[in-house]
Amino acid sequence: MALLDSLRSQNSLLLATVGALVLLVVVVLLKPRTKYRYPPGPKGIPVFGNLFQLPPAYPGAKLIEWGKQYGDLFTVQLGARRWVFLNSSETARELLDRRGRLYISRPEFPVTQDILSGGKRIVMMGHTQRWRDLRKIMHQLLMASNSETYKPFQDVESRALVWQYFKRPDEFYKHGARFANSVIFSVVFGRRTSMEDENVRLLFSTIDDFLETQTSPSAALVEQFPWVVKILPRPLQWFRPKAERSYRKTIGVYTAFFEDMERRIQQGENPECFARGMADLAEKYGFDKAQAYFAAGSIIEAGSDTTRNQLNIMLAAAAKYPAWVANAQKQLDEDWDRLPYIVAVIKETLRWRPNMTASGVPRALIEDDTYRDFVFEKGTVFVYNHFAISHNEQEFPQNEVFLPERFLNDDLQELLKGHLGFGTGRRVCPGWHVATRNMFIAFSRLLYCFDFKEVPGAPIDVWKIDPLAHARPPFEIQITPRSEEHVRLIERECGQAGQEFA
Ligand code: HEM
Repeated sequence: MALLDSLRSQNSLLLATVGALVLLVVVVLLKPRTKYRYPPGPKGIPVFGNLFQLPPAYPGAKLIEWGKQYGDLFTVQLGARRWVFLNSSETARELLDRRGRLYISRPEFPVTQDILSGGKRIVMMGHTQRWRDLRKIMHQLLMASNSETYKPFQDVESRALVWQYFKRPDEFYKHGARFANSVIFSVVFGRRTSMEDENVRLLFSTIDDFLETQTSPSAALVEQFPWVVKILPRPLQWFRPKAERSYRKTIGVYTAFFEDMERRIQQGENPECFARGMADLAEKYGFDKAQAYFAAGSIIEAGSDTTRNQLNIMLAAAAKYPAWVANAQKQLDEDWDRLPYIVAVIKETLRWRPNMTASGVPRALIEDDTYRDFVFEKGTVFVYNHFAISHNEQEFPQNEVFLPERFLNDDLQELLKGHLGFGTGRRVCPGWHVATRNMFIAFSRLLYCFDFKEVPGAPIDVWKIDPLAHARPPFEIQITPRSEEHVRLIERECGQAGQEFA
C-alpha cells in the first residue's frame, strides 16, 4: 500500500513537472515580443517563414525586387531565424561598420560549420577567442606591409596565367584557379601548384562542398533550424554522413599539404613559408592539430576561390561590354606605371557581380541595438544585400552596365570604398590587400595581351556566372592575342613561367 502511495505521488510529481514545463514553453512562445521592432518585409508561411520565396541558386533578382519594394531595410524570417537585409550602402556602413563592435559575430551554421568544418573554418566562426586569435594571425600574414612577400609570386604566376591563356584559352577557368591558388600556396606552403595535382583538385572540391550551402540562405534548409540539429538523434540526422565525409576529405587534403612540406624539408629544401611556423603558433594559441591545419587551409581556400571567381567576372564583363576594354587597353599601351583605370576595373568587378554570395556574408548581433525606430534583438542575423545595393539605380546609375568610370573619383585609391566586395566592418576580408594586388597584376596583363569576345550563338548570361564552376567553364568566351607583336611578347616574357603548366 505504502509502495502504491509512493508511486502515485511520484507520478503526480512527474505530471506536475511536465505540466509546468509545457506551461512555461507555451508562455514563452506566446509572450508578445513588444520590446523588439523590426522593419517590414514579405509575409511568409508558418515554420519556414520566407525560406521558399528565396531561390536557392541565383537569388540576386529576388533580392533586388525586395530591396526596391521595402526600401533600405527589410526583414525576412528564414526558418527559425530572423534576418534583416540592409539594402543601401549607408545602412550597411552604419550598422556593420560604424557599430561594428556589435555586428561582429556569425550566425550558427549547424551543418556547414559544426559538422562539415568541425567548427574550425574562420569565416563561419562566431565571436569567440578562437576567432580573435585566428584573425590576428591572418592579419599579420596578409597585411599590406607584407605585400613584398607576395609580389614575386604574383609576378611569376600572372606570367604563367598569360601563357596558359595563350596555349589553352578554352581552359581559362582552370588557369584562373591555378593562378590564385599558386600565389597563396607559395606563401603558405612554399611551392607552386598545378591543376594536375590531385590534392589541389581535391581542395577545390572541398570548397564546393562548403560553398554549395552558402550561395543563398535557402540553399540548405536545415542550416536555418539549428535546434533541429541539436535535438534530432544522430541516426536520424540525414545530413550528417555527407557532412562528416566532407570534413574527413578536407582534413585529409590539408594533412597532405603539411606532409608534402615536411617531406620537402627532409629532402633538403628550405621553404620560407607560413605553414612552417604553424606548430609554434598552435602552441602559442592552444590550437589542436586539426585547427592548425584548418588555419592554413582556410587561407588557401579563401585566397584561391574568390580570386578565381573575380577573374571570371572580369572576363564576362569584357566580352559583354567591350567599350571599357578599349579604354583599359589604351591606358595599358600608354602608361604601365600609372593605371588608375585598372584600379577602377577592380572596383567595378567587385560591385557588378557579388563574388560568391549574392546576399552578402551574414553577421549576428551580439547585444540588443536600436536604429531609427527599430529595436533589434541580440542574435538577429544581418546581411548587406550585396546584389540589391550594387544594383540600386540611385547609387549606381546605369547599374547593369559594367562602367569602371564610375569609380574614377577622389576615393579611387581607397580600395574598400564605394563597394562591398570585401564586406565591411570588423569581419571585412583580411585578404583584401593580397586580393587587389592579385587582380591588378592579372587583369593588367590579360587585358594588355588579349581581346575577349562572346562566342557567336552562345551569348554570356551575365546573371548566371556560376561561382562554383570549377570543373567546367562558367560560360563560353573567345580569347585571342591582340596582335602578332603581342604573341611574340607572350612567348618571350611568359613562356618560362608557364611552360611547366602548359
Ligand atoms: C577577390 C578576392 C576576394 C574577395 C571578393 C573576398 C571577399 C570576402 C568577403 C565578402 C568576406 C566576408 C566579409 C564580411 O563578413 O564582411 C571575406 C572574408 C574572408 N576572406 Fe576574403 N575575399 C577575397 C580574397 C581573399 C584572400 C586572397 C584571402 C586570403 C589570402 C581571403 C581571406 C579571407 C578570410 C580568412 C575571411 C574570413 C574573415 C572573418 O570571418 O573574420 N580573402 N572575403
